[in-house]
Amino acid sequence: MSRYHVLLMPGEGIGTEIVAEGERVLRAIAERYKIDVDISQHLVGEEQFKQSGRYLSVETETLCDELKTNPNAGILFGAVADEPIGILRKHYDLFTNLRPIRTFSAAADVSPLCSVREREIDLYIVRELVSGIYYGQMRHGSDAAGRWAGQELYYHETEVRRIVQQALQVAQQRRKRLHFVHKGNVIKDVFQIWLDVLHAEARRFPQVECHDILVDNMAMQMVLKPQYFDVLLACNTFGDILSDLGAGIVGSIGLLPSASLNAHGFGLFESVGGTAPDIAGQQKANPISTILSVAMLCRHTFGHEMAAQAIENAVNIALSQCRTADLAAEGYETVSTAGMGDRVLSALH
Ligand SMILES: NC(=O)c1ccc[n+]([C@@H]2O[C@H](COP(=O)([O-])OP(=O)(O)OC[C@H]3O[C@@H](n4cnc5c(N)ncnc54)[C@H](O)[C@@H]3O)[C@@H](O)[C@H]2O)c1
Ligand SMILES: CC(C)[C@H](C(=O)O)[C@@H](O)C(=O)O
Ligand SMILES: [Mg+2]
Repeated sequence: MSRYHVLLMPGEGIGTEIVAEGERVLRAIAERYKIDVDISQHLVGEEQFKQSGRYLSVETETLCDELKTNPNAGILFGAVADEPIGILRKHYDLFTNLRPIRTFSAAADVSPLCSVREREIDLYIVRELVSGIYYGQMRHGSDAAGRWAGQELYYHETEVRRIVQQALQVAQQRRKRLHFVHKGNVIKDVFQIWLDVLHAEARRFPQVECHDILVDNMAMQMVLKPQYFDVLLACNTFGDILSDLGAGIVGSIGLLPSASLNAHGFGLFESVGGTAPDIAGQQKANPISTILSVAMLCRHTFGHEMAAQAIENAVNIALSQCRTADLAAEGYETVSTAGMGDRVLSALH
């Protein structure tokens, strides 16, 4: 039997609150399905930085370095301010960022879009996560008229090919409709590489219907007819922005999980949202994004589809009974972060 490793990195802000609920679900599911998992806690972010001048301790970094080629290992992450998460993603080359965006049958009412209440949304963003503008070369200076600054958008064909292949594989396993989101009408050279690679790679996936769409139009279409879309392939920046748009159309970023994987299958699983300073420390955060990230961890790290689905079903049951503050609605009890964790756990049993 395989031994699995999960490193808990709650971070800061609501990270600690939502990871606490994720951990409870993780332990319960491991016990129920007899999954042999070693779970360890790690400080990351400001707190760790204050203590040691580093975002990760030497011990944590050594452990991650040992596990980074191990497909049976993963990080359950909370949230931090921008700097450390970008460093972690790059350091472990977590280039594939998977972001499912879906409504739950028991909670279709939480979407602000009326049409959604009749048919569920089931979108899947495949986002390139370790290149593009966010990692582009920075320059700045000043002249007589004022300051100037620039940050480069750069993609190498090899970086494009590996994420395109991932997206085609995801589409092949889903409803076989892929939209590549770009801005090739003005950022011509960079997106021509993406388009050329996509067309070449798509030949190996004849069942996948491939389209390309400009990002500004995509933003509008996602609101007008979200149910039409299946897999969206995007560069780092567009994937980031469309994820939050997706959160808006399904009702809350507190519902969105993610998985970021490297070529070996080592992964980091986290809520799409951040530290949420406006609600941190108040037990108001929705832990479902982290609980569903645990489901993704079960699927990708444990290879245990049944465990993943058991968590997703439990979330659906919990949402039919109660809501956290972000989704508060008449007819549903409003519960705290831990209260939602309790409901998911009791639905699991
Ligand atoms: N992966 C990460 O660690 C990550 C991701 C996104 C943002 N951030 C960082 O978080 C900080 C705050 O960023 P922001 O305010 O733009 O984005 P945010 O996602 O933290 O918050 C945006 C809004 O969504 C709400 N929200 C977020 N998660 C929620 C949850 N689980 N339940 C209920 N409501 C939730 C917040 O209350 C807020 O109103 C920044 O420093 C940013 O860089 C970190
Ligand atoms: C915190 C920030 C760097 C991060 C990103 O832009 O990738 C976040 O917004 C996300 O979506 O994971
Ligand atoms: Mg983001």
